[in-house]
Parts: sequence; structure tokens; C-alpha cells
Amino acid sequence: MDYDRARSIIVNFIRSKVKEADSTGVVIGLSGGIDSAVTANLAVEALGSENVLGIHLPEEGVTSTKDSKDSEIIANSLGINFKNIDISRILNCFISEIPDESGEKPPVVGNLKSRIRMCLLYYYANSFYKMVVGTGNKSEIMLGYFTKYGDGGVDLEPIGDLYKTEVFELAKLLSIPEHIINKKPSAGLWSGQTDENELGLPYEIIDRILNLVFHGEKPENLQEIFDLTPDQIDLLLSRMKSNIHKRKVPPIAIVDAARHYME
Ligand SMILES: Nc1ncnc2c1ncn2[C@@H]1O[C@H](COP(=O)(O)OP(=O)(O)OC[C@H]2O[C@@H]([n+]3cccc(C(=O)O)c3)[C@H](O)[C@@H]2O)[C@@H](O)[C@H]1O
Ligand SMILES: Nc1ncnc2c1ncn2[C@@H]1O[C@H](COP(=O)(O)OP(=O)(O)OP(=O)(O)O)[C@@H](O)[C@H]1O
Repeated sequence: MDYDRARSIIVNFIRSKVKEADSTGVVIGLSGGIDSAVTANLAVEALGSENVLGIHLPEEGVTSTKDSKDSEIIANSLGINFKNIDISRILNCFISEIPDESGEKPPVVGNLKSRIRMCLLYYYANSFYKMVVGTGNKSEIMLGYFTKYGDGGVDLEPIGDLYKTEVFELAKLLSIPEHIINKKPSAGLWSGQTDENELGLPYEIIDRILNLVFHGEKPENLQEIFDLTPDQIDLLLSRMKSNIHKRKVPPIAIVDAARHYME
């Protein structure tokens, strides 16, 4: 990939989408991870630091102080406005008001955290006439590895056509601090969570598989090409298949022939 070209396409994309929406800029959730660091960097290049608002939304006991510090480092180095809002009390309030405790399993509560963050980002976006910029990459989007209407609830996805391994390369070009590039990718929804544990394979292999599938390789050939177990391949392929709905607008039951207003 030509990363200078990708950078320029993405910067122009952000600028034109913000202009099209007649918006004053973007709001971004800064987690301390590489995806939000890269996206924030490109947003500043597109719009200028005064038009980008970074918000760190930590949870007590789950978000590491290192991630909180890194969010601040990124915001300061870019010279953007920065807010830090602890989501713990909002989350606890939600949980304590929900009568059915069966929801207190890591993925269910994890998705709630992601949706609380989405609500807060939109609160500020609405307040300041800004758009919410997403940080999803092509690997996450192809696999549906995000929370529907959580971190997937955004107005634009600038790095959505870059595989995670390509985000690493772009991060180097953008001079993102090395210790941020070298962090283990994690959604940070519960302690000890890592993407590669949940997905079952390292991103170097995941991305090679996704790229072959993207270019039409037959699933039955993948096992041989990568010397993997059928279970490892199946986990990825079934994620791709079962999460297709996350990339679509919710289907509407058509009761009238006039569909055009939805397009
Ligand atoms: N065919 C279909 N058509 C329409 N809707 C369908 C559906 N199949 C399921 N659904 C619905 O989809 C919903 C389940 O999806 P969702 O709520 O997203 O939940 P789910 O996909 O189960 O979980 C989200 C996953 O993304 C990971 N994640 C989350 C956030 C950030 C990151 C990160 O890397 O930063 C990763 C998280 O660790 C977890 O593994 C349910 O409401 C279900 O009913
Ligand atoms: N503590 C947080 N504060 C603010 N935003 C967050 C927080 N945690 C997650 N987010 C938002 O959700 C997005 C998805 O998280 P994800 O883990 O995919 O990205 P990342 O943390 O930037 O990079 P990595 O996947 O390498 O850890 C983040 O980029 C960020 O916009």
C-alpha cells in the first residue's frame, strides 16, 4: 500500500464529509490506543486542531492509568481540546436500575459501556455542531468486531478501509509514539481483554485471511494455505457471516411501494 496516498485520501475524506454536513468539526473518543490516535491525527490534519474535540472516557478499575495518560499525550501533542469523563458512575447507575441481573456478563456489560461512550460522544457532538468520527478499521468492520450502536455508532469511518496491520504502518508514518503502536490491541471493555484472544489469531494472520476472502479465495482453501485448524478458520468466517447485519441499516418492512425516500 502507498501510505502517503492513503493518508491524503483519508484527510480529504474527513474534510469533505465535515463540509458536506455543514458541521464545525469532529468529536473523537480517545482511548489511548492506536486506532483513535491515528484517526485523531488525520482529523487534525484535515480540519485543524481547533476543530477536533478528543474525549477520554475511562472506567475505574478497568481503564489503565497508562491508557489515560496516553490519551492526554495524544491530545496535547495534537493541541486539540480534551475532556476526561469517568463513565463508572453512569454505568453503575444503569446497572443498579436494571432489575434483571442476567445482563451482568462481560460481553453484555461491555457492550453497554461502549454504548454509554457513544451517547456521551453524541452529547458533545450535538452541543458543538460536530460529527462523531469513528475509529473502526477494515479488520474490525469485516469481522463485525465492534459493538452495534456502540463504537460502531458514528458518522464517518475514516480508517475503515485499512486493515489493522495497515493502521500500524500508517501510525509509523504519522509518528505516533512507539509505545502506543506497540500496545496489545484491546477493546478495553473488561480487564485483561485483548482482540487477539477474543478473535483467536494474531492480526498478521487475520488480515492475510481477510484479504484473501475479500479477493474471492474459497474458504476451503484457507486451512491449507495457513496451516490452521478448521476451528480457527471457522471462528473468523462465522464472525464475518453472522455480523453482516452490523454493516447495514436496519431492514424496514415495506408496506408501500415508495421506497425512494429511504435511499
Ligand atoms: N442477523 C441479524 N440481523 C439483525 N440483528 C442481529 C442479527 N444477528 C444478531 N443481531 C443483533 O445484534 C446484536 C449483537 O451485536 P452487539 O450488540 O454488537 O454484540 P456482540 O457482537 O455480541 O458483541 C460485540 C463484540 O465486539 C467486541 N468489541 C466491542 C466494542 C469494541 C471493540 C473494539 O475492538 O474496540 C470490540 C466485543 O468484545 C464483542 O466481542 C444483538 O442485538 C442481536 O440481536
Ligand atoms: N476509554 C475510552 N475513552 C474514550 N474512547 C474510547 C475508550 N475506549 C474505547 N473508546 C472508543 O472506542 C474505539 C474502539 O476501541 P478500539 O480498542 O478498537 O480502538 P483503540 O483503543 O484506539 O485501538 P486498539 O484496538 O489498538 O486498542 C476507540 O478508538 C475509541 O474511539
